Amino acid sequence: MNANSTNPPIHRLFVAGHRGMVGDAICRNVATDPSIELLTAGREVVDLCDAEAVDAYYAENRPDAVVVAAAKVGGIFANSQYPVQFMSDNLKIAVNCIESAYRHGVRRLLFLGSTCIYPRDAAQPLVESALLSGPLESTNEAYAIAKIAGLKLCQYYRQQYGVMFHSAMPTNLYGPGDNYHPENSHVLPALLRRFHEAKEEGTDSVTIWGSGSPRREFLYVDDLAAAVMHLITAVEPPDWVNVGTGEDLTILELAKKIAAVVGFEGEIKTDPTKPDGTPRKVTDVTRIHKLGWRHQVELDQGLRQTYTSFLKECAESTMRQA
Ligand SMILES: NC(=O)C1=CN([C@@H]2O[C@H](COP(=O)(O)OP(=O)(O)OC[C@H]3O[C@@H](n4cnc5c(N)ncnc54)[C@H](OP(=O)(O)O)[C@@H]3O)[C@@H](O)[C@H]2O)C=CC1
Ligand SMILES: C[C@H]1O[C@H](OP(=O)(O)OP(=O)(O)OC[C@H]2O[C@@H](n3cnc4c(=O)[nH]c(N)nc43)[C@H](O)[C@@H]2O)[C@@H](O)[C@@H](O)C1=O
Repeated sequence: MNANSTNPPIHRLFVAGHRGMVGDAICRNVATDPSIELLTAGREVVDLCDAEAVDAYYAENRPDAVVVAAAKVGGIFANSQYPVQFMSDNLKIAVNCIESAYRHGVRRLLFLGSTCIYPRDAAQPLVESALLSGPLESTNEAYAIAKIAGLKLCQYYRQQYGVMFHSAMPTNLYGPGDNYHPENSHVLPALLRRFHEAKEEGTDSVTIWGSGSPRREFLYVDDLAAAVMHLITAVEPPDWVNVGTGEDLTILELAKKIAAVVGFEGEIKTDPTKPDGTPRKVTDVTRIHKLGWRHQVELDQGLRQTYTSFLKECAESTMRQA
């Protein structure tokens, strides 16, 4: 993993947000490299919204690298309902994690944003240079502004102080350890659970939100974890880079795939009273491909793996629904 011979290797990596879907996948990836000592701390140890607590954690634990995979995260409904928390928590987490990293001599920091930073009507596929070229999608504007602030703060630290702080912009993610809350979650875990429960209960139909026509791209979370470790060990990474598959499909097509994986054979209905959000989000992955990373898990395979994990999480009562 630390294959980059011109870059000093990472010794002590702090993964902020290690109990989340992404943080956990990064920990799985890092566990395969015995040369890296993994540092983790749940919210009960350090509330990342608390500047003093974050500073004290860095002072005591002395990471030389940090991945900021902690955030207030949710789907279209949660983002629209709680814009205050989505902006305020995410601004604090970004500023605290980045500023303390600089104060305590962290050598490498990777901040995770999201493709919702790009303007709602940006040309597709989304290129990195589309940032700040137009208005944002209203359903996740608060979250997007906080993420833009985080990526810009990394860019400014790098520019002003010469530290290697940079960002990745993942597309919509899915995989083991996702949040399966019926309302607050993202579309993929929400539908996996809804189709599963409909099949278990023998229900005739399942309703999906919106028109079913928005297009989205989905990346398996272990592929993102590999990209994170690739970027954080790269010699001259870009200030921010898209991480995705470059392939999208409609929400109705996604729903049909999930129904097939789960074995639900009833009718799929749409609910136009619910918001569609951004009409299309698919990343241009030219830049990350040039850096030497490509996704490995195709959607059909990833869906099967995720459903297997979901069944295990249900059986072991570890299913997250916050
Ligand atoms: N999921 C997706 O589709 C996408 C995610 N991303 C980005 O990837 C990153 C990880 O997302 P994901 O893993 O899905 O999210 P999760 O909600 O699964 O995990 C987020 C983690 O952050 C922790 N956290 C949140 N607030 C605090 C806090 N104040 N103090 C300490 N810990 C905190 C949570 O802890 P706790 O369990 O205690 O709440 C949780 O473990 C985020 O930056 C997100 O913006 C980007 C694009 C798409
Ligand atoms: C990762 C990304 O995630 C969010 O953006 P989003 O892509 O719009 O999020 P979503 O996954 O919630 O919805 C995708 C589409 O799917 C439709 N949809 C159908 N049925 C359900 C459903 O049952 N639940 C949900 N959540 N959506 C549904 C839904 O109406 C929409 O058209 C942002 O929070 C943003 O901040 C962000 O970064």
